[in-house]
Amino acid sequence: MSSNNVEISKSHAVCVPYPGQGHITPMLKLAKILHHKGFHITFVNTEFNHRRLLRSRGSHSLDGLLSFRFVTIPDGLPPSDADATQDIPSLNESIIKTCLGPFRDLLAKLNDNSNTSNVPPVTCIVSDGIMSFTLAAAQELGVPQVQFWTTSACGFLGYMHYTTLIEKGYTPLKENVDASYLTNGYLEKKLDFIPGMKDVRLRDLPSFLRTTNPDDFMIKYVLQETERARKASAIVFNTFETLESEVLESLQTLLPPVYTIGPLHLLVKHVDDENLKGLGSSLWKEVPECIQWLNNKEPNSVVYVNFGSITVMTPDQLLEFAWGLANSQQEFLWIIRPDIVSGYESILPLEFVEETKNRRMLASWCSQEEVLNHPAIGGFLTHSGWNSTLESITSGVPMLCWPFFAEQQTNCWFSETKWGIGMEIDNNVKREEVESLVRELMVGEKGKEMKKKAMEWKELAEISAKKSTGSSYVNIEKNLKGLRSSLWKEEPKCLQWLDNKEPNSVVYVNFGSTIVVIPNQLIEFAWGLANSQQEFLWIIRPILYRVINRFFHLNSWKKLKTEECLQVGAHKKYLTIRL
Ligand SMILES: O=c1ccn([C@@H]2O[C@H](COP(=O)(O)OP(=O)(O)O[C@H]3O[C@H](CO)[C@@H](O)[C@H](O)[C@H]3O)[C@@H](O)[C@H]2O)c(=O)[nH]1
Repeated sequence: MSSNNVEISKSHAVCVPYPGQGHITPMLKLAKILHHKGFHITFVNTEFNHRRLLRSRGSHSLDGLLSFRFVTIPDGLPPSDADATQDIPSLNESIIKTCLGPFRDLLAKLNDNSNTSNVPPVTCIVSDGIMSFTLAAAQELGVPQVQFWTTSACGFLGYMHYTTLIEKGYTPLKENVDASYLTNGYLEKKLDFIPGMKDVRLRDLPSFLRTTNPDDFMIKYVLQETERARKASAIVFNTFETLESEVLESLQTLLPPVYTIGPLHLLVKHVDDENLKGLGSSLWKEVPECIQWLNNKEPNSVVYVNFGSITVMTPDQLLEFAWGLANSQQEFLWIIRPDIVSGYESILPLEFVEETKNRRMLASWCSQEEVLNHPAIGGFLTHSGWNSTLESITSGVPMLCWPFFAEQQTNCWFSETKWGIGMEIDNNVKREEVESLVRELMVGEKGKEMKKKAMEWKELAEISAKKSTGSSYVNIEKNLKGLRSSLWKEEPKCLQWLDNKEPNSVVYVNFGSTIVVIPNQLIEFAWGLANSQQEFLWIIRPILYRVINRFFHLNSWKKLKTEECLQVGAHKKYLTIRL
């Protein structure tokens, strides 16, 4: 291999999470698994989140490794150094408008083999399902794209049926239903047309349908992203087969191959690599005292309260939760994000602080996986984000669910009705309900039943993630094969063309799947072949082809199976050229 070329047999995955905590965390875990399987990784954060990670985890936390690099693209929003979640609709709108250009430039830079950084050419893109601008870039580059949907499969199925809901007139809500839809019973309607979700109510489906605006941005966004999902090479979910089997069957009829590869936080434990352990994704600084506090508590005695990274509430709702928890007389660890009460400081009344001081800990952020796995935790009051739900399941912890938005409503419904591990708290939260449900969760009969169920699901999750035999483990292996091989569509016309040739008359030229060459080298090969006066079949991968086509306007012959080609009698010599 000459020094100015890059021939690195390594596959190179560019991982693009959506810029939110609940997306970056599982994507980083998947990236670590891919790295462990031999992939070079480029992990793409937005500039905003890159700065936040440096603040929360330290100035060297994103130095990465030679073969695991962190890079950035802009999100298009006005510059900000707030330690808070960005407004979701504005962020989504900005991503659509802004990101494709910088992402293309990034890919070009990664594939520019005149640089000396020894980065192998990009061989696949692993993109968050809601960063679908990446699909266009993958197609231009001729590399496969795997879409990683970080939602539950059931939540995603809900999104997939938005088209049906629109066709049937369920959304947008009629003007005469107006804003009272939340209380007038309209959302209680049971639906019977979604296979895998029998008797789901309108209110259990992802929340963006709750609009009377026919031009609502989030509805259009969901329609666009789910439509694009149909074009991915494969779709993977951070879930496991036994948990969502019926839903997965239903999804298989609507989409390209769908694979379950979760729970990723269990699968990543098979990655035995000290170098990767230091790479983390917490956007807020974790408070280590939470674990110390739990260490002094009895098993199953503490309620853990955390509403994830996006949920916001009113000051009144915060108060209702506070007094509900206080009046339940249970011990609790409550994580209150600094930005949880939007527009206000999240201030708790002095009497509450005083009254609960011996049986609670309050903190701004923690290492949730560690907390949920702590033996002291007996129950989880959650917003039903998918990561939180899965982390609770794998810790065998039952839940009280107060879904905020997106597919959290669906996760809550499944937790309660299908998996038997959750109880819902009314959206219009009242302290009396919080008090009685917290007691039921921690010391009631229903709580005990849910705990038993949660332990059963925990065991099934562990079986799915088991090394070599677990269904999710096997699915990851299957996907890797797909990402490494048969990346291009085979063109039967090659064999037809060879069929008309004399025996031993054709030179077959193919540089495999990873070599990239500079235009001048292509020109040399091209004229060398042309001047030899021999007949030749030259397989030019799309990325090579685009370059050469600019110079020669050749017909497109893409990749076909080498073995097949070599078996055809006409083949004379196989030109394998080491660059
Ligand atoms: O103090 C905390 C709080 C949270 N977390 C972690 O942050 C993640 C939060 O993810 P999730 O529970 O899914 O909540 P959101 O951040 O709200 O997640 C968004 O992304 C999810 C995945 O697509 C969706 O299911 C949600 O609806 C969407 O709001 C989890 O891994 C938690 O372990 C911590 O480590 N410490």
